Amino acid sequence: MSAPTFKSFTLALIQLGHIGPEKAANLRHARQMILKAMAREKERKPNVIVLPECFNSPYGHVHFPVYAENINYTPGEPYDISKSPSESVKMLSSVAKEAGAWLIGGSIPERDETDNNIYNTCTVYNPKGDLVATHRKVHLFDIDIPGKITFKESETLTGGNTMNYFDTEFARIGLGICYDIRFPELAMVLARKDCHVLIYPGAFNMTTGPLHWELLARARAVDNQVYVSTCSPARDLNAGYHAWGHSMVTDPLGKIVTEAAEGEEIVFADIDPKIFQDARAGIPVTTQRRFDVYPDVSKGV
Ligand SMILES: NC(=O)CCC(=O)C(=O)O
Repeated sequence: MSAPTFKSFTLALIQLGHIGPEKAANLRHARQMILKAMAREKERKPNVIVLPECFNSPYGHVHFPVYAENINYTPGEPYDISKSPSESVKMLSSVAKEAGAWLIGGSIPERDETDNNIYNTCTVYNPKGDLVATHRKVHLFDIDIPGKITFKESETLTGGNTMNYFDTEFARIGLGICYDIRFPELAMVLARKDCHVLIYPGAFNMTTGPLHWELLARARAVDNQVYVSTCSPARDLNAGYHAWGHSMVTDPLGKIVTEAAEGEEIVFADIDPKIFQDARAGIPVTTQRRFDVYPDVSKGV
């Protein structure tokens, strides 16, 4: 299917705070913040609202099995929210409908009861509250920087094996989750599938955040001449994992359009197709590739 015509829209990133051990409280707070993003009076209300990675549970491999929910979604098949086994999906669907906005529901730990694996999964809702897409984090965050941070999602998670995007009435939006942003191939293929915007719910940390969070978002934006957005939890020094924060939107020229600080905050960005078109017209790398010199790795996917 061809991508929708790219039109301007407003994006809201919820840099959610107060993510604690009580899932019901996390869901309540996320809901309140989504409605707060919609309560904007003087400026354009958001058309797309984004939550951070792992917004309903503390972030850590020991927590994933405890908080995991069965979602039971099959791409391309109708999904009856009223029969969803997931309380998080039910909440996100109902608040997307109440808000009348597209909602990228960060991510939650998902247990797939067909294979009993646990995934780090993003769910997406249209303004009617329908679940229209999911993305299971493809690249698991397994790193070891001695004296700084050791983290191994693969202790309890399994990586997803699909690339995912969805169409709105104003843009095609590609999905990744956090560590996925380090893999240029994923962003490149999504861009070659005509995504205008790539969105990564994420949670970098106090070691890799200052090193690479902004650099990677800007790099993926410039590589592919697309808008790139990352959405983090707020930093909580009492939590087991200290998120970097700094949720941001970069335009296709790599310019930061908006950026949060560390605390709980909602930031907004107007996404402008003209900047996308001018970037591609002025620096036409999208038409200058030399597949006679190097392979076109986006072919065949
Ligand atoms: N949640 C994550 O995937 C963290 C990724 C990260 O911090 C990185 O440096 O990459």
